[in-house]
Amino acid sequence: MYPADTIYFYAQTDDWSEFSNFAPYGVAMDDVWWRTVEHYFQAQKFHDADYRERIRVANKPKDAKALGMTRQIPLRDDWEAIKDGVMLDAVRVKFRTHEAPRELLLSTGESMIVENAPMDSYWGCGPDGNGLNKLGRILMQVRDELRRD
Ligand SMILES: Nc1nc(O)c(N)c(N[C@@H]2O[C@H](COP(=O)(O)O)[C@@H](O)[C@H]2O)n1
Repeated sequence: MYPADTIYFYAQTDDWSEFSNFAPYGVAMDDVWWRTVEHYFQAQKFHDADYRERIRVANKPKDAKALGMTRQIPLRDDWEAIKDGVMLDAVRVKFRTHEAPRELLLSTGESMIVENAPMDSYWGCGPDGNGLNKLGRILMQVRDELRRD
């Protein structure tokens, strides 16, 4: 489905791991520091400020993600409508803040970038490769924006 020169990323032990939201590149958003994009993204699901802070101080991105997966704290009503924008904003800040992932992203030319997430057909390509790959698309959009700067 994807061209031969497609760049796949996912685990922190694999090539191109800098593109993952789990990579250790923090972002300043809403006047505070978030250890990773994943911390910020997961926290934005909730109106509950105490719970958002609990996610913000989570040790690892996998802990932030686990906290964000709970449905015991209500999700904000508009989450489905705003989540793509939340992700785009945070990914933009990450690549504008940190030179190493920015240079790596710019080095990818026009290659397709795909989050090779086997269980995620929204942000990644999913188990059959036919997922929406929204995170890969956002990365390619940010790459275009950085080139235009
Ligand atoms: N490393 C990693 N592990 C997973 O299990 C994943 N699903 C992902 N993908 C990332 O998960 C975030 C989306 O979470 P929601 O399902 O919307 O809560 C997003 O950062 C994906 O890139 N990565």
